[in-house]
Amino acid sequence: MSEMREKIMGTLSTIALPDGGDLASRDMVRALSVDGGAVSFVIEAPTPEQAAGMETQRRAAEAAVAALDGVERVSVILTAHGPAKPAPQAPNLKIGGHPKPQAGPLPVPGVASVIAIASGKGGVGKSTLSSNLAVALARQGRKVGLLDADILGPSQPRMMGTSQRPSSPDGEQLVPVEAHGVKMMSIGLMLKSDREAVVWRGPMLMGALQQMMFQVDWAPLDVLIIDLPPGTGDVQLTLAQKSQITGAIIVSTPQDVALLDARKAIDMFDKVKVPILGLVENMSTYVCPNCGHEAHLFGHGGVRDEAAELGAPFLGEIPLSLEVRLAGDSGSPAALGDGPVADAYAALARDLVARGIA
Ligand SMILES: Nc1ncnc2c1ncn2[C@@H]1O[C@H](COP(=O)(O)OP(=O)(O)OP(=O)(O)O)[C@@H](O)[C@H]1O
Repeated sequence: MSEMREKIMGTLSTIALPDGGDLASRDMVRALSVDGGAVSFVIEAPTPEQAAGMETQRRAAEAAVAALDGVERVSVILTAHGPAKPAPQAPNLKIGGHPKPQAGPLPVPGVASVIAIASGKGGVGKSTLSSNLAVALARQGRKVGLLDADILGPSQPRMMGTSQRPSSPDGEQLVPVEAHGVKMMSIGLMLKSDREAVVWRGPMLMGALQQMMFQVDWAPLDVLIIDLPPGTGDVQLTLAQKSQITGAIIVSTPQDVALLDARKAIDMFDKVKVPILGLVENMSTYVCPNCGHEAHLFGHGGVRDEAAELGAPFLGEIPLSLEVRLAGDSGSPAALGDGPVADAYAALARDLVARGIA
């Protein structure tokens, strides 16, 4: 642990909790990030009820860390790990159904920027990038939302490690679930179990997507990340027609076949006038954890070349790493940790913030 991190954890061990122990000894500090003089972390209480009563401790932690030598900015997010007690009123909002007529693309209220994560081909890592980028941005103090628009194959509940059902106290708006400092919504959270399949026709899907954009209390957010299904189908078109999208990030692996499909996705976004914010190469270099040998299982550099050819920014590369898959499967994205993989996601997030996109 770096000297600064030790100092911060030492300081947090002086913040006592009303029911005994302190923030450090009760293991409530998550996603501690030290980036120059900027420090951010999440205080994760066991339940939403406990989190609601801990604003005093959050403020005290913020002030104590801000007083440390070398610290210029501090951002502390309060969140909860466990399920809430059943909401006083059960959610009675019916998700799905025909989309409501709407004149043109609308802004999502209270959301500064909407970024769609897309690819032409399935399985290249859209959902993994979406969850990790969301967490990396939250670690940098941004207010982040994550919308799982892969309605037929929702994977964000597993990747973000939550199955909490969103509540709708007024029966009109859904309250998004919070995980790792990110507000989240997925059709997967509305299903009775993760084995239940969504069997809906097109209009029902489009209606559900429209509801998840506009009938969820997202505000206030700096950025809403949308994890799209693969391909160039109805969901992508509905999204472009109904909501004002800041832009799309295209994910691809470096193989020719994935790049071919990525080009189709780029072409589709061009047609619907959604700007391409840039391309990301996923599953790039593989570094053997035993001997350090670097291998390029799917090739290397293809996405960078493609971006140059298209005149689109190349946003960076994410290594092929067992840690990424295991972290995704365990519901705790790799970007929450330390090391080269978390650094790669942090660099991507920093770049988007620096360019005023997120
Ligand atoms: N950089 C990486 N290193 C190792 N494994 C990865 C990486 N990125 C993604 N994966 C793994 O590859 C699999 C597919 O990733 P993911 O579900 O994110 O792809 P997707 O494009 O969203 O898929 P779909 O098209 O089904 O929506 C997952 O098991 C994930 O853990």
